[in-house]
Amino acid sequence: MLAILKLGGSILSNKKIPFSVNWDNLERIGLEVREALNYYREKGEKLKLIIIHGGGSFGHPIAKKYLKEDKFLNMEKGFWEIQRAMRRFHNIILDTLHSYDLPVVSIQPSSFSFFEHGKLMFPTRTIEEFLKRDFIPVVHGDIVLNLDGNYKILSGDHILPYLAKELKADINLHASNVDGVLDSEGKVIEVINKNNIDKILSSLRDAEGIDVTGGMYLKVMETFNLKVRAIIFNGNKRGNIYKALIGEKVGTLIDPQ
Ligand SMILES: Nc1ncnc2c1ncn2[C@@H]1O[C@H](COP(=O)(O)OP(=O)(O)OP(=O)(O)O)[C@@H](O)[C@H]1O
Ligand SMILES: C=C(C)CCOP(=O)(O)O
Repeated sequence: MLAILKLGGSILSNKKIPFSVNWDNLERIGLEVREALNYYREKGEKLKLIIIHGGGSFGHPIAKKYLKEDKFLNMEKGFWEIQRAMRRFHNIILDTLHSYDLPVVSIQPSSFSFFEHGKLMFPTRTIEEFLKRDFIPVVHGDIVLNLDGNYKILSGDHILPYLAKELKADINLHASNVDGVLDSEGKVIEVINKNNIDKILSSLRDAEGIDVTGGMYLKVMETFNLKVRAIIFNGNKRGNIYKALIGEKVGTLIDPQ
């Protein structure tokens, strides 16, 4: 069983306060991930897990500093400053997950991944080998080279569906700070499929706080376009990360098939 869990920056931080960390959520998430691994172990199964996290209150404000009308400027300083902001956030997350005995290892996309002709180039062999050795690779949203010129933010919302498709993951989870994708009355939409996707796209608003990557729209569209089945759920709610990892449906199912 392979699960890919994206921890949205909106549950790991307050995106309205630069460099803030939601320590309570981070600690609880460590506990729930450990409990989910134990659940499979007690059933005699093994959960292979990849964790992805977003930029939250670290990456987005720094990226925004260097982004002018969709182009990154002054990147001889900016590339490292964005890398450094993400590395700070990433180290906080990995150190906390290790304190719950989770064998997490760091995967930093800005050093090997890039976009070319609009396509993400992201070799997965290292991640596959870490999974074979029962490590938990943690990949974070990052600044990457765009070989067509300039630079691009590689969002965790690009990474999740990409890895899910490449590695044929069984469970794909977007833990965000809402109960699911909400309709115009604020109700959770149970399933997004080819029958209602167009209507729903019009209801997708911007993210709260500082966000340079397109919030819920990118989450839904990238997953749908890559034909990846995934759940968007509220990672702020105690128990939901555990429930989602053991296969319970806790939010909106994106079902592109
Ligand atoms: N129709 C919608 N239903 C639910 N949330 C929506 C909708 N439209 C916009 N949003 C916004 O999208 C936000 C979640 O997207 P966001 O990108 O902030 O999540 P995240 O993955 O936690 O963050 P990050 O991308 O930094 O990791 C919600 O907090 C909400 O404000
Ligand atoms: C802003 C940066 C560097 C990463 C953004 O990743 P996301 O929060 O998953 O969209």
